[in-house]
Amino acid sequence: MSDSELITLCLLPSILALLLVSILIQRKHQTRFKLNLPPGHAGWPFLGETIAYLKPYSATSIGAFMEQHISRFGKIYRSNLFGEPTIVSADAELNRFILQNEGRLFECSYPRSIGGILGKWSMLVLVGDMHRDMRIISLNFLSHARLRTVLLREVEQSTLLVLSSWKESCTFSAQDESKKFTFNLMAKHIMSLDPGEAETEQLKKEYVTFMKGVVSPPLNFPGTAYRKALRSRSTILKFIERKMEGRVRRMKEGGGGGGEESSREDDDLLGWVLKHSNLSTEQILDLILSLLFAGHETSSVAIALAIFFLQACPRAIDQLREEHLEIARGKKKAGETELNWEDYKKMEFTQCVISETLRLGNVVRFLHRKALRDVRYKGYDIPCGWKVLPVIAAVHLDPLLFDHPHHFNPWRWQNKCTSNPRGQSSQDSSSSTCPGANYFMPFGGGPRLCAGSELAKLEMAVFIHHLVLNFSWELAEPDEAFAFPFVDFPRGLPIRVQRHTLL
Ligand code: HEM
Repeated sequence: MSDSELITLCLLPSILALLLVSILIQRKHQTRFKLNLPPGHAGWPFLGETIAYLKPYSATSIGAFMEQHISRFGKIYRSNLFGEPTIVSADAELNRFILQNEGRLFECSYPRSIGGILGKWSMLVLVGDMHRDMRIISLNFLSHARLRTVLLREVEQSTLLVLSSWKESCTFSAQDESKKFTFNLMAKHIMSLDPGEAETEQLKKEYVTFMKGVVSPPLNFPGTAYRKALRSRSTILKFIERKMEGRVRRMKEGGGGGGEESSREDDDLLGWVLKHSNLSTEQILDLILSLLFAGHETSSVAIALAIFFLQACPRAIDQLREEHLEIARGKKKAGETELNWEDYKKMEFTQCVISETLRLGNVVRFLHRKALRDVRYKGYDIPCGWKVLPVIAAVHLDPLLFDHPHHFNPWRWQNKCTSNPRGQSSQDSSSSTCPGANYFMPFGGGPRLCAGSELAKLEMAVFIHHLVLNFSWELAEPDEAFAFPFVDFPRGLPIRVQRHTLL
């Protein structure tokens, strides 16, 4: 055999492999070519349309970018966002389909920077079995039984603590106050930290820096909010780790040593995971940080939104006062002081106010998913690996689903709209005069439905109870909620209050 024949023989397998790969790539391209992608365009190289998509807009709207895209392309369109080809859905049915098919056709897929800052074991980024295990721990901790027995009392105490510090005729930020309320509550529930204590205040300070980074562009350069947040993250984790070590030591020394302190500690999240789970230290730290984040930011914005919407709707305040006065009179007659579960169940109009606040304010505006395989929906193809953004805010503000969607109207929920938190079709949707009720998903849906949705509603209801019974309030300066896309009041929602005694 000549030299050239030998070389050809050696190279033949590689040449054939290359040929095969190029045929496969071509096939794939051809198939892609045949795909019926939703209309849309990719925008600038690399950046795509991300900057326009993230441009701040009023939280009670879907923003000019989305409005223009929907009117041009329809409710399902393609784009390039966060550096990836993306299908954006403002379509109520597709959104529900995406959330219900978590783990089968779609999977949670937050930008990598979120994992960088919340941690790789954060529930927001975990998928599969590990997500399931963490979810079980969270649900156990936020169970109905705990809401009735422990959390209702803690929520009321935290509410009263914040409201008792409000001074008449002073101007203060309602947003800061609601953050104080939800932070104190979570810090107590998670690690038995008492409000006002030096270590709680220290943690709160670090947490504020941390939060600024979570919601800022992920630029890890000296001086950026993201870099500072990464530093705060490690300070917070060290703090939690010290707490953990103290607990482990006390547990080893003799089951916590008994007493009120130790039974309180047994009852908080840290105590529970240490005793009942096999999680590693790193996993426990990320779980605690992500619960602090999930449980604090969202509820505080929701309460600030309720304060904002209500001050512009005196009729709703009057009806709320009637409802809560009746409860308060009943308690006075029975010689009781603390709210109980039966009182909470009587807060029916309050639940309408809560639903309407969440519908119009849209605390969480869209979710991050990716397609696990090629999916065909309503004639469109969603290619495997593409990002998918179900925009829940667009559904809540859709005029075909909610009458006058930009109007704060809690009465729309009375008898008519019964929300279905699991995002599944109602058994009898024909009896609903509010077609949007079946697509109302402020807490997401499917297997990743918010673990704290019931706690969030309880917090809002108890806060509203004491707020309307004890105060009137007005905006001290004009302000409104913006979507950055996280919802925030640029001036902090400055209010002035007047105290009154109705009983
Ligand atoms: C008004 C307040 C709240 C809103 C609007 C809200 C909204 C949401 C949404 C939309 C999701 C789904 C995220 C996704 O599918 O990608 C979620 C998940 C979650 N929320 Fe909330 N939330 C609120 C309050 C709370 C509270 C008080 C807690 C308690 C600690 C909490 C804990 C969680 C957890 C642990 C998850 C992850 C669930 C999972 O992945 O299985 N949330 N929340």
